[in-house]
Amino acid sequence: FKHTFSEPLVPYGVVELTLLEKEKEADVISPNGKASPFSDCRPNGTPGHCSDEDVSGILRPIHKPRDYVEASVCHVKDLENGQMREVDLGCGRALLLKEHGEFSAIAHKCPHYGAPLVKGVLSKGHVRCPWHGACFSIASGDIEDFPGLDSLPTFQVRVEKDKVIIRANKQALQSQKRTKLMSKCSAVINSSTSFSHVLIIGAGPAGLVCAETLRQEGFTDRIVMCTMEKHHPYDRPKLSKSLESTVEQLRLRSAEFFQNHDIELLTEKEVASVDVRTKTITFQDGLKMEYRKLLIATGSRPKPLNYKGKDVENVFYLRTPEDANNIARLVSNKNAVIVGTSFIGMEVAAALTDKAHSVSVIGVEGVPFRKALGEKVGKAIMKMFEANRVKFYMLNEVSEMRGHHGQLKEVVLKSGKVLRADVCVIGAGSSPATSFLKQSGIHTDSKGFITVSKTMQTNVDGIFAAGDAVTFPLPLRGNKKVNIPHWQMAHLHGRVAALNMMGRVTEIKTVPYFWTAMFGKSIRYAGHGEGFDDVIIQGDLDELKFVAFYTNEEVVAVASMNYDPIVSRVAEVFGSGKTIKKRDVE
Ligand SMILES: Cc1cc2nc3c(=O)[nH]c(=O)nc-3n(C[C@H](O)[C@H](O)[C@H](O)COP(=O)(O)OP(=O)(O)OC[C@H]3O[C@@H](n4cnc5c(N)ncnc54)[C@H](O)[C@@H]3O)c2cc1C
Ligand code: FES
Repeated sequence: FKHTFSEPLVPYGVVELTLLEKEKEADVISPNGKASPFSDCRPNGTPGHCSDEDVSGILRPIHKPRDYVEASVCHVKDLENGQMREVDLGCGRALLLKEHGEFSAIAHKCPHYGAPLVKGVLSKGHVRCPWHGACFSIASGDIEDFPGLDSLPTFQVRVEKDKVIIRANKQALQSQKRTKLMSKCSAVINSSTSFSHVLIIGAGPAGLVCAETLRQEGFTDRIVMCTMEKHHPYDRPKLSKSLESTVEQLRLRSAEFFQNHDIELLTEKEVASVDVRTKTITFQDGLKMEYRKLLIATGSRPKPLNYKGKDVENVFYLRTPEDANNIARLVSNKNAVIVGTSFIGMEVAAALTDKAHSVSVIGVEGVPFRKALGEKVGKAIMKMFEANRVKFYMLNEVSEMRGHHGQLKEVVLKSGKVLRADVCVIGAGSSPATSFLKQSGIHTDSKGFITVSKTMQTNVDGIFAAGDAVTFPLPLRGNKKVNIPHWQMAHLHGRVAALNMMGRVTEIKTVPYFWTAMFGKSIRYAGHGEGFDDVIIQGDLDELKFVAFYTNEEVVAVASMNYDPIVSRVAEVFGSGKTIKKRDVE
């Protein structure tokens, strides 16, 4: 079937099921019991490592000898076990690794943002990226933990007369990344069918990775993903760091990608309610769609702030590319006020310093990030901002936004202080976007988070939830139910949900990993530091070159700046199930 992506699947009202009712009722979705499109499936169903061109139904490309390059890259003794080295093959570089006496070679750049993997951590069959913690199998190049959507190409290695020789496909060497093999939809449906085997609400990373994983694992039934936004999935974290980025630049996948892999995307379609009894969702416009399995991945919404003067213009919550672009456009040589010292608020403040005439930050705490990173780290970051002309008004709140001809002119604080302002950005936290689930029977906690099991299953059979909108049991913290609103976590949730939808029971197992970036410097963070009672700092806070260990009895989280790859190294220790005692760090 073919479907144009900007087009909604009309008309929902006229339900014309071309699927057999019997098929619709069957409860387990598997790759249809049909022969897998993959001849080289491994036990966990992950397809082997080939290029995107190998997609089922399309002829595998025939590689000719001239498509390959072969080079002797070092002597066998040049690398010890556990070491990595970037090597040059003449027409591109590869990462050579040695573990247990065996050599292997993979692409050298992380497909997420291009980090040099040689600076990451090699451990127990995988490499962890030094920047944001993505993990790749050294045997297959497959992505095992996130962020990022793609995997790595692998290259053949052999040893001849004590020389290590790599043979690599030139194209793979150039692209440095590999999209996993994916199946296509073979269900007989036409575009007016208002039933989907899998329906995904939300086109953020949780929704997208769920859809991609289903196709990667050989799922050949219909997948429909809907979003209330008008865009295809995009890189949300970049919004607050690079406000001028266009939607095109932010896009995670092209329109052709969705078309080629039969992932239908309905844009500007807000879900108003879910009826779990009839397995139907209703959109805001009244149209309906039935599902067999449902994923709710609706993320979060900015928390509205209470103040006088709500109708004044040029006050923003940053959520979409339009918000970011408007802020960047309006702020040139003007006065900007940021309300809230959340990561988003602080990133925006940093991004505006070279555009705005002045940047002021208002915070309710004494120090930014005190709760998340501790007082000392918070103070060091505050100093970095002050050195970059940012003025802080801490232990303060906004009482009024005053305008002139409807446009913002002043921000009035509860202390009585009046700040000149032309643009204001509010970054004062968020809450789960789950209000449409009221009365649905899908369980949410007192804050509105959907509660899920380790398999991302809600209390209703066949309904899964993932990403910012959920609380889930975190094995790392004794299965405590937590909400972790991170880009990496949303990816992983999406994958775990997809595998469980297909009946492949998979429990979440990961080390939470987060990053934030300001003034060209990144803070990396791994673990779950909630409730830490001490912080052990090594390095130099004044120089902004440090690592901070958050502890109770033991280390529960780590953060660093200019100290790579310490956070990825600690994440590896956490991931292996070992604990780090406070005294080990001291
Ligand atoms: C400005 C900004 C910067 C960030 N920076 C970082 C960072 O540096 N590092 C990091 O780890 N994390 C960062 N995050 C957090 C990260 O973006 C989130 O953790 C992640 O996007 C969550 O993914 P998700 O799939 O759960 O939901 P989202 O990405 O929030 O996507 C939710 C989707 O659901 C759709 N939706 C919501 N309600 C409905 C409805 N009723 N009907 C239909 N569709 C609906 C939305 O349109 C959207 O498509 C940042 C977030 C923001 C806003
Ligand atoms: S660059 Fe590797 S995880 Fe981001």
